[in-house]
This record gives sequence, C-alpha cells and structure tokens, in this order.
Amino acid sequence: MTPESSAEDAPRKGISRRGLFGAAGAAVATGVAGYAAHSVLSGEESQAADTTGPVEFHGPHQAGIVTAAQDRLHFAAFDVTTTKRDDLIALLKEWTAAAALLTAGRDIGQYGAVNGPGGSPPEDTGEAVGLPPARLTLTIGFGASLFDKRFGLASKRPAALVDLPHFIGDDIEPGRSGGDIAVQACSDDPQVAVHAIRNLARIGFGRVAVRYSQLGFGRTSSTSRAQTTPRNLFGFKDGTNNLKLEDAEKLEQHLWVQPEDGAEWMIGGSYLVSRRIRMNIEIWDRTSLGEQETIIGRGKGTGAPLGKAEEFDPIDFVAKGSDGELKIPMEAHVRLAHPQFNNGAELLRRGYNFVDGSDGLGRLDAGLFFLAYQRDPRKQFIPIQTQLARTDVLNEYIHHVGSGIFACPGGVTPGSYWGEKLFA
Ligand SMILES: C=CC1=C(C)c2cc3[nH]c(cc4nc(cc5[nH]c(cc1n2)c(C)c5CCC(=O)O)C(CCC(=O)O)=C4C)c(C)c3C=C
Ligand SMILES: [Fe+2]
Repeated sequence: MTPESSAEDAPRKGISRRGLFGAAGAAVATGVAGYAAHSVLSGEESQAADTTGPVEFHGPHQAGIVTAAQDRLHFAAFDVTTTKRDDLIALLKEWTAAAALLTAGRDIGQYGAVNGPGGSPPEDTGEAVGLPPARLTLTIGFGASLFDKRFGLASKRPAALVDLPHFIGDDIEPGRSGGDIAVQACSDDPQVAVHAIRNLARIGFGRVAVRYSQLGFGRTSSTSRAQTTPRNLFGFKDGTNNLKLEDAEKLEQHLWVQPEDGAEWMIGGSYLVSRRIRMNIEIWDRTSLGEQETIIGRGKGTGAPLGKAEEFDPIDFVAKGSDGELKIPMEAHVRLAHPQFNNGAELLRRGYNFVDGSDGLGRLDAGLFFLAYQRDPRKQFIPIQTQLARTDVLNEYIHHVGSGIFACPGGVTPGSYWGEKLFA
C-alpha cells in the first residue's frame, strides 16, 4: 500500500494542529519539500496573540536566546551514540528540518501525525495536534565532550568552551551534567516544548540518546523590557538586572561571540552554562522577611534595591542606614553578582523554576534550572560563580547539583543546518 493510498483509506481521527490541511495541499501551501505541513497558522492567527504565534527559526542568531523568555522549558542533553561523523551530520540536517517545522507549528515528516499509512508508526507523535506554535524556540549547543576523538572535531574546540571548574559547595551529579549536545526548547505551552524534544529524540534514535532532561516553568528572567519580571521559588523578582534584547550594544559586548574571539564557526553564537540548582524551600520558608531581603539585597514586594523605592532604581552599594550598616550587605547576592564587582561581566540569564516532586524526606525537589548565555564563560560565569560560591549568604539555602556548558553556534540560514560551519 502506498503511503498516499493508505492516507486516503485510513480513518481520519485527528486533524492538523490548527489548519485543516490535507498532506498534499499543505505541502504546496508551505513550499517545504518533502514535509507535510498539517498545522499552518494563517498570518492573521499567528499575529493574534503574543503567546500563540511562531518565532522565526532562521536568522543571524539562534532563536531562544534573546527571544522574550517564554513561560516553559524542556531542556535535553544528549549523548551521541553513533561513532560515525556522517551519521551525526545527517542527524543534524534532519533535526534542523524538523526544528523549522516544529517552531512554525507544523507536524514533522511528510505525512505528519495523522495522514500517514495506517500500518506504520506516525512520523509525528501527535500530542501537539490542535496546538499553535506557542512561540516555540529550539536552540542547540555543543558540549565539550563532542570535541574528543570521535568526530574529528578536536581542533575546532573553542578555547572558551572550557570544562567548568569545581566551585566551593558543588554537589554535581554526573547523570544530570554534561552532554555532547543540548537542545533548549522554550514555549508558552508546556506540551509544545515536550512534543518538540520528544520528536527530536525520536528522530535521533540509534544516533543519540537522552542523557538527562529538565522541565521548567515560570521563567525566572525577563529578556525584554516589554516583559514583567517573574518570581523565583524564593518569591523574589528574578531577572530585573538582566541583559535585555533591547540593549543592542551590550549584547555585542557580553553575549554574542565576535570575530576577534577565535573559533570562527562560533561567530554570532553564544556559550550556554546550565546549572541545576536545588533550593532548600522548607528552610527558606522559615526565614524572616527581613533576613530574606538582606540575603538577596532587594525588597521582596517591589523588587527594588534595599534603600530604594522602585524595581529599576539603580543599586547604591555605599548607602548606609541610620545604624551605620550598609543597606546592601557585603555578602548580599546582588552585590556579589553585580558587574561592578565582577570586572564589568554580565550574563543573559534565562532560567526556569522546577519542581520534580519530593525527595523522599518530605522536601520538595525544587529549585532553579539556571541558564545563562554569554560571550566567554572564562570572563563571565566562572568568575561570577567563583565569587558567589565563596561568600554569597544565599549558599545556605541552595546547592548546585547539575552542570553543563555548551557552545551554541550562530543562527541558521535557510538551506543550512545546525552546526554546518562546525563540520565544514
Ligand atoms: C553565577 C551566576 C548566578 C547564579 C548561579 C545565580 C543564582 C541564583 N540567583 C537567585 C536570585 C536572584 N538573583 C538576582 C540577581 C542576579 N543573579 C546573578 C547571577 C547568578 N545568580 C546576577 C548576575 C544578578 C544580577 C545582579 C545585578 O547586576 O544587580 C536577583 C535580583 C533580581 C535580578 O536582578 O535579577 C535574585 C532574586 C537565586 C534564587 C539563585 C539560585 C537558586
Ligand atoms: Fe542570582
């Protein structure tokens, strides 16, 4: 039975994600050769609501970095199981084609979720049928381990893609750390993000295996001035003093890899540091409001720096109260993390809250899946975290249990694939 005749004969239980396209019609409508587009949003629909529309996949930088942070995350780190370079390249090409469709809100494959032959597993797993693109972004990064002997990439390893050192207090679990390749899926709909990772993992069967993955919710950073600042699980506004997409000059300085940085294939890209940070919620919840604010260095309600009234007021690190004490103590988190005390270093933070049930001792397995993009981790994350690990009072309430560092190349242009310049 040909796929076409089967598709005709098979009972049509489902429909496309939003548009009622048949396989042939959709392929023509989108011009994506070899792929069914079962879920094309009309221009009107895609612009209807900020949280439902698509985010452009192609561009000079990968989407999902300065893109206004979506509400949900599914992050996956993969081990490459094939030893063949050509297999890996073929996978990256397939992933790129699938990512372009997924982020456009379309089913993957020629026949998608419900229009294929009844006797074969569907090409698309189907749980996103009926759902809009929901601002899905898929961002790829290559881990240091990919640059070993297997794929002939050792000479392409960027100097900035260092192995992260052990920081004081680290309790890093290998099974939640590292990975040859990471894919960050962000969306305003959790099912859309999960669907994307699931389908990429499925395409990769026999070539990659998921090493670990992390779901996240309630973005803990804003990456645009148009967004309100969300709250982390300690109840504080998080992301106030973050790099924002509107800061064009600062992004060149602190975020995007520049031609003079070496590793030509990384120009326009950025380095991602991921840290799974467990937060001791139960202990925090027994800490007084005043103590919580002193630890962070900001007011819990307003998010304003201590001694100031408004969230975006500049921080005064020398101001003292009537008791003669610094309003922002020497060990407060925002002091130790601020560029003024880190040689000017800044990060684009893009983390998410997580609650992965309880730990068997009655404590929530909860925290912050910290994600930070930067131009050079040797000058940014590593010195900042070294200082935080030594003296931040917040350390009494948190510990880092997972860690990763990934080189995320520049954006994909139509016709190219994720990592093309790396393999050139
Ligand atoms: C190494 C970098 C950082 C880690 C790890 C980190 C963990 C962490 N942070 C919070 C809560 C807040 N952080 C805030 C500000 C802030 N944090 C970092 C860096 C790390 N945080 C920076 C660079 C900044 C900005 C400092 C500044 O320039 O003022 C804030 C205040 C609001 C804000 O500006 O975002 C909060 C709250 C937690 C709970 C946490 C680990 C679980
Ligand atoms: Fe922080």
